[in-house]
Amino acid sequence: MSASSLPQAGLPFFKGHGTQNDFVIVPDPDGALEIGPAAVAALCDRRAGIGGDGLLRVVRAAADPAAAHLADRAEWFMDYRNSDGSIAEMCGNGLRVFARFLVEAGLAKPGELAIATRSGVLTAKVAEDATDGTPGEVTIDMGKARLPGPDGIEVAVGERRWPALNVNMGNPHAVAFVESLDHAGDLFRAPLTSPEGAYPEGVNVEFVVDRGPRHVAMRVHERGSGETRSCGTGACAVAVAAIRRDGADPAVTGEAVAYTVDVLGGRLVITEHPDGRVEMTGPAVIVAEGRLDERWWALHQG
Ligand SMILES: N[C@H](CCC[C@H](N)C(=O)O)C(=O)O
Repeated sequence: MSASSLPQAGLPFFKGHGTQNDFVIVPDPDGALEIGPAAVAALCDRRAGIGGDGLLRVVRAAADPAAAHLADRAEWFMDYRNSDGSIAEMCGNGLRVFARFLVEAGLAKPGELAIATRSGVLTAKVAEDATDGTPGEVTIDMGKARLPGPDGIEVAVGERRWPALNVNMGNPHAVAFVESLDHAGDLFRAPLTSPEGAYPEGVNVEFVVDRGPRHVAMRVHERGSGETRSCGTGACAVAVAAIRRDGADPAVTGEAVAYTVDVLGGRLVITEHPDGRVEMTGPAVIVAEGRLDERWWALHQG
């Protein structure tokens, strides 16, 4: 193979995941890259691209019009995109991986760091690695959950229908408690939600079963990505819904409460505080670093 036919080392990228919700990470500190929906979809394609549930563009807030107004509060902006190229307001697993990347790339110190997102500035705490080298867990202060209603939301799969709670974590979620996670079916297609028009921008749909006291398990069909093995904002929405169902609302009891949420790709711990803040703790792993082939990237930058 002659040197000219070897991949020409192009754009650097990284791969990471949080409870197997995986992301292509593209450093772009000065906001020099235009990565449109088609390029995101090509990068996230699991056969013809790198593969991922979404893309995290790493850009200084001051260098991106979407976050410049937040630059006085956070140096870095997580420009999150779903694997179909659509933009979402927030990605919880992505924010843990983003924080982990900043620390491993030497762009931020371990400990507490403020990160700009389309849903505002959120705080991440990156724990030191374990003595065996396991990357330290990351805790995100996700802000307050919103339960804007209305009542009467339903989710349907095949012949089955369930009432669902509308929970907003910066992005929209419909949470349904079911008898078995198998009842969610194959989740190749988005579950139906009603009433018609309840979610004009689309919605992430979570199916939840109990595993024990303050311990649930979920599956999710994500807006813009399909079924994923984990959804951080979804796990927060699920915990908030379970806390309300169980009468443990910290705003009423005055006591913070922690729920364990098992996702297909691992485990997250969600804590809701009396002031309404929701914290999510879980792993975040950087798997690899690579460089795009220049010719491939030139064909897919659209
Ligand atoms: N698909 C979601 C964004 C990613 C959420 C998920 N990956 C997470 O970890 O929160 C949406 O369109 O709102």
